[in-house]
Formats: sequence, C-alpha cells, structure tokens
Amino acid sequence: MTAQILDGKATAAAIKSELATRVAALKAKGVQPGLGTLLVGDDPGSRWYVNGKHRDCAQVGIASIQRELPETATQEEIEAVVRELNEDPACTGYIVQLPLPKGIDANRVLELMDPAKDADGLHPMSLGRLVLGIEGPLPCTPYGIVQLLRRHEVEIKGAHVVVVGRGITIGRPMPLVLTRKSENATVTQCHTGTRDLSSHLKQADIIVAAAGVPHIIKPEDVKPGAAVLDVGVSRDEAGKIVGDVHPGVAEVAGWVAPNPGGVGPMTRAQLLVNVVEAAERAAG
Ligand SMILES: Nc1nc2c(c(=O)[nH]1)N[C@@H](CN(C=O)c1ccc(C(=O)N[C@@H](CCC(=O)O)C(=O)O)cc1)CN2
Repeated sequence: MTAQILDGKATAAAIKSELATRVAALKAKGVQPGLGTLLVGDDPGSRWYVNGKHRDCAQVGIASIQRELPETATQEEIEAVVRELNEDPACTGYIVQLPLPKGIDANRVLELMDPAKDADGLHPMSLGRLVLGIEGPLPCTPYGIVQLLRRHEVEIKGAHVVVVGRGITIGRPMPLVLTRKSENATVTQCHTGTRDLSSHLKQADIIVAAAGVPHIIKPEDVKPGAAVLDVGVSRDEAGKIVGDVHPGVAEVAGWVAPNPGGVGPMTRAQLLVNVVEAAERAAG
C-alpha cells in the first residue's frame, strides 16, 4: 500500500466538532435546529444510514424528528408526511431517505418538499440554484468529497476529475459542484454509455467512482499518484461492502478514500452542515 488515506471518519469528526460550536451559538440566540428524516420501508442499509444521521445530530446538539412509513405506503401517504414536515416548526430541515420503494415517484416527492427545508440539496430548486451559482444547500456526497479533498490538501483547481456514474445523489450533481468557480476542476462524466472507460480513467488526476459495480476501477487504469474516491456500495454474500475500486489501486494511487471510512462519513457530516447553514440563514 503506497497511497495516503483520505480519512473520512477523522475529517467528519473535525467538522462535527466545529458544528457543535455553531449550534451552541444558534441556541444562545434562541434558535434550535432540527433535522427531520422520512424513511419508507425496511431496507436495513437505509435504516442504518438514517439512524446514523440522528446519532450525529445528538452529538452536535441538533434536534431529531424521525418519521417512518411501511414498505407498502402509497404515494399519497408519503406526500402527506412530507406536507407535515413542511409545516412542522421544530423541523428546520429534512431529508427523504432514498431510494423510495418501487412504484413511488421519488421526483414528485422531492418536488413537494419546502425548498427552504431541503437538507439534502436534492430539491429541484436547490439543484437549479447550483446550476445558476446561487447560494443554497449543496448535495451532501459531492460536497463531502470536495471537503475531504480540501482538508487533505489535494489540489482540485485545474485537476481533471473523472466521475463514474450518473445517479441522483452523487454522479449527476458531482460535476456541477466541481465546475463551480470555487472548485474550478475540469470534469469528464462516464456512465454505462461510455465507450472506453479505461482511456478516460487513465487521464484522471482524481477519480470519483460511483457506479455501484464491484471493482470497476482497476489498478492498470489509474494514473500513478491520482486521488481515487470509492463511493460504490455493493455487498458480498456476508453483507460486507464491496466498493467500485479494486484493492490493488492503493499500490498505484497517491490518495485513496477507503470504503467504508471515506466518503460515507463525509456525506453525513455535510448533511449537518446544510442543517446548520439553513438555520443560520433563517436566523439572519
Ligand atoms: N436522501 C438521501 N438518500 C441517500 C443519500 C443521500 O445523500 N440522501 N446517500 C446514500 C446513503 N447515505 C446517506 O443517506 C449514506 C451512505 C453511506 C454512509 C456511511 O457512513 N457509510 C459507512 C459504511 C456503512 C456500512 O457499513 O454500510 C462508511 O462509508 O464508512 C452514510 C450515509 C443513498 N441514499
């Protein structure tokens, strides 16, 4: 192993400690930030993520509002809870845990959220703001990745970043974040329609692997010294995470974000940042 570690656990812990101070300052002004979550169904992974989000809230002093519906919930039942969270004054920001069960129109649910309470940065209004360069909540995993790189002093400005995947939470918004003036990266987005993935990867200074295909990033495709962030989550028969990045990549890359322990904790930390920033904006 030659690569240095992009340590998401330690970086997220540092961010949470900074946030605890900001939450204390808000409380001193009489403002109590509260994160709401809506979990639909029984997926153990989603439940683990949601529980983790509430554990994080408790650590930094953010209040928790937990809403759950069964796997069989209808579109109307889900939308009714979204309307309740929109109206609940204790809930200053919230998320709908994705994915939603089959047959549910997730876009309709996201559109119904009050954009002022969008803690995930995934509301169409928030994504539109990102495109237009207007301040607002940023999608948690993409901005968590930017913070992870910055805090390890990996140069983003001018870097050629290859993003593999185009899902709603990571792949689609990642280039929007990286090509802002403040990041100034050059981005190539690869996906299932890409003809020669290997040729693109070989040119990357930074690779963000969010395809959900085990070990799709192989050592021979990585430029020596590149930073490689593994965001893919597949599971083996024992339920253990298998990432998108082959373990041999650590012999070639300059930096690797392990999986687990890399981008995941940063996703959770960025969610708290969004909740605190929204409360700070509301408090003027
Ligand atoms: N509404 C949203 N839904 C989903 C998002 C999101 O940002 N908003 N992202 C993912 C899941 N996710 C957060 O919700 C998430 C994924 C991973 C982690 C994490 O800390 N992972 C650990 C490993 C956990 C394990 O062993 O399974 C790690 O990487 O160290 C946190 C949050 C999809 N849905």
